[in-house]
Parts: sequence; C-alpha cells; structure tokens
Amino acid sequence: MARTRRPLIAGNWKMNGLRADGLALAKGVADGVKQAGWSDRDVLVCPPATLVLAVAEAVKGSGVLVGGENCHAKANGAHTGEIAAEMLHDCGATYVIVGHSERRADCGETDAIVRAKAEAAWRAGLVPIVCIGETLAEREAGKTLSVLETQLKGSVPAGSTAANLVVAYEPVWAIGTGKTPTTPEVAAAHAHIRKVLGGLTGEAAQFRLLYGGSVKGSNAAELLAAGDVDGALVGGASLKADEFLAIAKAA
Ligand SMILES: O=C(CO)COP(=O)(O)O
Repeated sequence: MARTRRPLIAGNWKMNGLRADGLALAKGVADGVKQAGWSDRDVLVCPPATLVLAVAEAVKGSGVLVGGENCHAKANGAHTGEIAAEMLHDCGATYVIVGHSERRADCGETDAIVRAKAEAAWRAGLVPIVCIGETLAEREAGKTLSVLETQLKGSVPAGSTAANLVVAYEPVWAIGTGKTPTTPEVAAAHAHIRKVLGGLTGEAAQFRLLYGGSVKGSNAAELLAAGDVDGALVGGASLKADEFLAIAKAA
C-alpha cells in the first residue's frame, strides 16, 4: 500500500526485562530488522531506563531505534529517582514516550506535566511520543472524541510538527486486556486526532499517529490498515521478538 507517512512500530516494554532477557530481546529484534532490510518503516524499542544504554549498544547498526518510557521535565537537579531526557539521549535514545496512561494514573501526570515532558524531550534532542486515550467510562458516556481533544490541547506543546512529535492513541480499556476498538472506531478517533492537530499546528497531514492497546501479530494488519493509523505502540506483544517483528512486518 502506498503510504504518505512512514510507519513507526514502537515497543513499550514497560517494567519488564532484566539484563539477560532484555538484551536477548533487543538482539532478536535487531537481527530480524536487519534480515528484513526494511527501508520504508521505523522500528523502535523502548526498554526500561536501566536497559536503555545496553539495548542501544546491542542494536547499533541494525536500524532499530531506541527510546525511553518516560522522562522528567527538568534537565537535572534534586529529583531523586527521576531521569532527564538528556540522560536518555546520552544513552543512545532518540525517542521518549510521555503521558502513557499508566503514568497518568499511577503518578498523577496531568496534561500540563505531559506537555512539559514533551518540551523537555525537544530540549534534549528526542522525539516525544505523546499518549492520549479515553477510559471505558468515558467511552461509554460517549465522550471519547472530546476527551482526546482535551488531552491533545493540553499535552501537545506549541511548536509541534510532524517531524518533532508523534501521537499515540491508546484507549485505556484496551491496554493489556485483549480488547480493541473496532477498525471504524480506531479510524474515527485517529481522524479526529488529526483534525485537532491540524487546528493546533496547521500541518496535520504529515503527523504520525500510532494506535496502541492489545496490538498482536494476529490483529496488527487490520488495525494498521485503519484510516489515519501510521503505526503501533505495542506493550505485551513487544516482549517477544518474533511477534513484535510480525507486527512490524504488517505495517
Ligand atoms: O500500553 C500499551 C503500549 O504503550 C499497550 O499495551 P498492550 O499492547 O500490552 O495492550
């Protein structure tokens, strides 16, 4: 299929992976990507912070990109346990996920905090992947599109372009549940996201919009073919090299 936007398949490993497993997974992905020789899509792995440096070294030369799962808004300072975007960049990352719903829920991250983190990513030379998505209660109340719009307006900084920012639509109720929206529902959400981004930035057509939430090898082709979907943000299925590669192949 002719695409105007370069697909991005991103794996979010979440809080999974000790060194041996993480390195084996990274090598498996790197070998598969090298063998496939893709020049028409990006494959990104986002390991826990403890593995960013080792994974970046393990995938060097394969074309696989590396990202962080989160960053702090500040470049340094008295923030015990936090990780600056500059530190991720220093370890070989080129992307960072910000505003994942697990962090919004677990750590109370607001749209304003997410926006500050996206700006921090730019400061460090990283591309932020800004996550948005409705809860089941919001979907059932018919509020999906308005929730996405509010999150976008609050989380996407001024100065965002298709080259410096990616948006991931992850319905909270689809994460880790095996449930997914229907293809028309995904397409409707992505069309709305693109429209809102157009209003915010004036250049919506080229933005890469990822779908995330229970993406697997078996449903990737269908989800990736939905209108305005330019890739996937994959959780559980990114922990198996073969399955993650199958998803990347479907892009
Ligand atoms: O949260 C996700 C990716 O960021 C999706 O997780 P699952 O693919 O495990 O549903």
